[in-house]
Amino acid sequence: MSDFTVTHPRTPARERLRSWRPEIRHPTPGPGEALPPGPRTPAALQSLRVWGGRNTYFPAMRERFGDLFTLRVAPIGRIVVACGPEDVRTVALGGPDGFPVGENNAMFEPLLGRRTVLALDGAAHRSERRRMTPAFHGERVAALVSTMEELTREEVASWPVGPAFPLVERMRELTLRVIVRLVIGVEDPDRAARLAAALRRVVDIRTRDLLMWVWPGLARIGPWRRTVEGLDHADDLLYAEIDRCRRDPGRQGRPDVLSMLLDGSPDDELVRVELVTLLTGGYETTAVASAWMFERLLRHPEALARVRAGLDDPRDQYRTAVVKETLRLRPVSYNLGRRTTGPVELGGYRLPAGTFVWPSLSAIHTDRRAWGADATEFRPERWLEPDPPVRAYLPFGGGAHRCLGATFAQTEMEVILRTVLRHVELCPDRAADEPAAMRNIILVPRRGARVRVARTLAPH
Ligand code: HEM
Repeated sequence: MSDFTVTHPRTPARERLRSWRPEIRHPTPGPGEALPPGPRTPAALQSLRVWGGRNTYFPAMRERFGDLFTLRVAPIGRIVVACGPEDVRTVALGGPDGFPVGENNAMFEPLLGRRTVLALDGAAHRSERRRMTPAFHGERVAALVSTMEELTREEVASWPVGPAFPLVERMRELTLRVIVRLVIGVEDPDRAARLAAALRRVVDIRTRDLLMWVWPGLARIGPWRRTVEGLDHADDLLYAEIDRCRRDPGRQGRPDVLSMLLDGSPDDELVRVELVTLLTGGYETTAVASAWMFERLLRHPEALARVRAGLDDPRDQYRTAVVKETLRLRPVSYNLGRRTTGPVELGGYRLPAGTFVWPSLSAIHTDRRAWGADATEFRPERWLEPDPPVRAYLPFGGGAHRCLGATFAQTEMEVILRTVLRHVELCPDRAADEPAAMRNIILVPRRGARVRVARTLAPH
């Protein structure tokens, strides 16, 4: 338990669930308005395909209906999926007047709190972004590299030599430790371990837990009560760290994100919201993207050899290209989400107010019109050629809500790539590519990116 007494006002998880009231509006096309075509299969079947495997369902629907189609998805209703590069950009970059995110992301509120950047739009969003952005500037992130390296070295040293293991689990462990140390600033190993264990419960929300979003009364019983207690326990530990950081006389010199979030005298509850938002946005995404990076690279020996050849160069461009190419072919955020608040034009349709629109990042990242005949090939070299088609590349989203941690994530992935390859020789446990699957909203390697350490290397 924390060694601080929590005295400031705070909203417990049960209260956040109770006060959360999503605005349910069913888009009904008015005069001159229409939704794109879609399948006639029962809504239950469509829902199963969307929640269980949109990575195969969306491409199949695109084959049938073209770049824009409508699906019926419980419990949210009709969703328009956009797959064409220009439509995807229009929606992603559309901003709060055309395509706001707030209503689409409102379901994060019980977990994160009402003031999360993820669910704000307009002036409130701009002001909250302004508060958080300085902590993620390039020079701040550059100062974190040596600690990222140290944590990666420690992680790699714990890997067994010989037996196969799912790399994604090891990457989860690592990226969570990176967040605890560099975002929240906890150095003490015992406190860091306690916090990591508590935060893991927060982010590993299961489908069953989501029933509480619909029936908050469940929070009083059985497994749901334990989930809510877990959320409150994580909050206790976070408030204790916020308190500790606020009172640290050396705070101005600290490199972590929390020390900067305390600038401008925000209340503790807002800082907690910001920390949990960063955790939710930055932990699983970076872990899975890093696992995909090795899954792809280990199956492309020429690319692997080229990365190895550049390991002594701290700025090797090819390493950067490998990170970009991984995020192109395996975008962990398979699609973005927006919801219209008024009628808007898209791809020749006038969509009614209240329509969910999901732009598919995977579709534009493999669009042959933009990327050419080898669009689905893993070829990092394409990033070193003149004018790669960046208009069809949005792994971190776009517009006002573009990922706040993009530089942090890309830097971390490069550090992980370099440090792992310097210390061990990895090989995949099978030659065949790992199939992709959806886990909640993230595109994961179905077998966890299983690898083997063939031998350890003397670091150079
Ligand atoms: C490879 C890793 C990552 C990927 C692929 C990724 C991707 C994304 C995407 C697609 C969005 C939504 C953008 C939109 O709606 O247009 C987003 C938002 C966000 N991400 Fe990341 N992310 C990653 C890592 C991180 C990290 C490391 C952090 C922080 C430590 C972070 C913090 C955030 C935050 C705070 C937002 C919300 C921004 C807003 O709504 O204004 N992300 N991310």
